[in-house]
Amino acid sequence: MTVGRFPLTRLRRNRQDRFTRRLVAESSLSIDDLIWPIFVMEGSNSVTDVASMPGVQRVTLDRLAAHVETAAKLDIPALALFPITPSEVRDEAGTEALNPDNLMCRAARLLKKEFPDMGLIGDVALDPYTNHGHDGIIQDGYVVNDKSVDILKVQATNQAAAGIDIIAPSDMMDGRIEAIRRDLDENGLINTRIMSYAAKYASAFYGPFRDALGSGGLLKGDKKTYQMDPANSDEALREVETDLLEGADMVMVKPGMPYLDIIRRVRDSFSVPTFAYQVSGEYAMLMAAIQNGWLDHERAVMESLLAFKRAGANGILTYFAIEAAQRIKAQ
Ligand SMILES: NCc1[nH]cc(CCC(=O)O)c1CC(=O)O
Ligand SMILES: [Mg+2]
Repeated sequence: MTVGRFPLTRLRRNRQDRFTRRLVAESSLSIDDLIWPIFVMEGSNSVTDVASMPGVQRVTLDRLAAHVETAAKLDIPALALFPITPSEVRDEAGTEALNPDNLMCRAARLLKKEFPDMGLIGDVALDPYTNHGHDGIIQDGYVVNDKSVDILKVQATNQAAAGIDIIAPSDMMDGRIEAIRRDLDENGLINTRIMSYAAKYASAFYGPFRDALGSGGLLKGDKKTYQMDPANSDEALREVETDLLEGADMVMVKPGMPYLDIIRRVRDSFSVPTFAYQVSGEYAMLMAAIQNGWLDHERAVMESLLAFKRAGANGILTYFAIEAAQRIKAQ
């Protein structure tokens, strides 16, 4: 790269007005980049706030269509669905995950019918269904891999059969992508896509999400024996590579903002569709500062999202999806 010398070169020339800044911008955020995570709960005619995520709500199925209508009108391409399972339905083995009529599957059927063009992403992991809050099943105090995978693949196929377009395994068991791919294929679901949460870290930033699900208080210990160590970066590339070899169509890095370096490495190394999850704790952190008047709402949110694009993400799962789409549209 050739860098001119001052005063022949003045890098500020290209920054002096809006039209030039627009012409030289290296990345941009569009509505096409947004995935909106939503929380669905049992019951009827009810919408509740998630205390640690101001502006985020849980909705009952009968309110879901109205909730999603906003996203559909803004032409947001896809939703990520998260079911809230009442504690009396949770058990040691996460049995409800295998119920083809569980909340997730009912939500998927309803949404596919009401909004056939909206992409539906289904999280696959056992934590919404276990009474210990872990993503797999536990034997002798350890989340066992292969037996968990045997359950997860059925959970995934049930979701796909109910109308989920993109299976998103967030459990971090080894080998689950291949097991899920084969199970989907054996059931004729060859076009169901898999967006693997390939590099998912054992992070403090999932706290508010676990509040939203009601799994926070249940969780015994931590998820460090399956989710990645925040110290590691080379390992993320191995995780992504294995998932791609096992048939993942798209990969995800999670959390987002503290892991922009991982997004960049994944994108540069594999050139595959790469997504970032701006997780609940990132949302909570920004909203807390915004509500205190310490950060400018619009600028802080839009900058945080653009940063993902600059880092190489093709799209972003974000609780800000609706407001970001509204702001993009208003530009
Ligand atoms: N496997 C479940 C799952 N799927 C998405 C999130 C977190 C999302 C967020 O914090 O917004 C989690 C929590 C966890 O792994 O404990
Ligand atoms: Mg893996």
